[in-house]
Amino acid sequence: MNVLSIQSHVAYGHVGNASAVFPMQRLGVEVWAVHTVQFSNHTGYGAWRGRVFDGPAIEELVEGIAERGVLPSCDGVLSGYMGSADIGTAILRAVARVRAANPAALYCCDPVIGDVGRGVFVRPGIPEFMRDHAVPAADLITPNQFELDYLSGIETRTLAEAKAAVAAVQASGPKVVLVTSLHTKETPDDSIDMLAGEGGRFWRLRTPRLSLSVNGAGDATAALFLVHYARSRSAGEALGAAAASVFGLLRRTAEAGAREILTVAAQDEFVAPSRTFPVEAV
Ligand SMILES: Nc1ncnc2c1ncn2[C@@H]1O[C@H](COP(=O)(O)OP(=O)(O)O)[C@@H](O)[C@H]1O
Ligand SMILES: Cc1ncc(COP(=O)(O)O)c(C=O)c1O
Ligand SMILES: [Mg+2]
Repeated sequence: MNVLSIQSHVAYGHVGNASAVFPMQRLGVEVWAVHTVQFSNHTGYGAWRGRVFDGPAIEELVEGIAERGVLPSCDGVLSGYMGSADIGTAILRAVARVRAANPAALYCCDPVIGDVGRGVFVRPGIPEFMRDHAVPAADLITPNQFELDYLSGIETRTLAEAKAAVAAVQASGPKVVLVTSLHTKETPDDSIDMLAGEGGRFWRLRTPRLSLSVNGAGDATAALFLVHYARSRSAGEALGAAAASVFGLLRRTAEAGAREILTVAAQDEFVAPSRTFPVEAV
């Protein structure tokens, strides 16, 4: 399996491609990594250095890959943090080129916009670009609850509202939706939910809430979900596999008290998660 992964990159730590690429490789996937920004570290530190690339820089790399004649063997495109709407347009052009070469390729869009508590943390114009262009073009999307609420225009407080929001977003295009870090009235305070929706069916998975706050977990989640979905073609199965790996990764990170997720040290969790959780039809 070959995945074109177009997202941010950091030199130090693990967010964006620095979080997504290695778990996919560990699962045996060839990853063609194109970086939308190259920063010293993630923006959660409040200070960072580096540059945001532009649309033409992305298109140039995709053109070079196309010149190798390999686009027909691309099985999926994964996108995350975009940096600018111009980069977003270049990503959607890449998706169109891949689909033209391989109509079966899947586009998984992690609509990085913001987070509960932190609010919107992307540049002006990006939230609208995600909602109006990127999400409608995607086969799979992996919003957190804040992003789901923004994309659907529904403030989700209950499981029923979350399901309605997923259905509303699906009506705009994506067949499969994975909601991360979901907390509804039904969620116990010591737990965290994920909700997957496909074809009018919904599955929920609940894990303990770990006492840590890190960046990059969402990027790893989207990558793992894409790979497992592409292999199983089942949103429920992909949810179970991705969530177990991310939980193992974060449990190890919490135990170590690390500021960055332990993408390398906890790599066995990507292949053989130490703990799995029931996937419940809801
Ligand atoms: N404190 C936590 N305890 C347990 N799991 C967590 C925690 N934070 C994140 N996760 C897991 O990582 C997944 C993705 O993280 P999330 O924070 O939702 O992504 P994003 O960074 O995109 O907002 C969540 O759905 C959850 O399964
Ligand atoms: C450069 C960059 N990419 C991606 C992310 C996304 O991280 P997360 O998975 O926590 O949403 C962040 C968040 O800080 C970031 O700074
Ligand atoms: Mg995210």
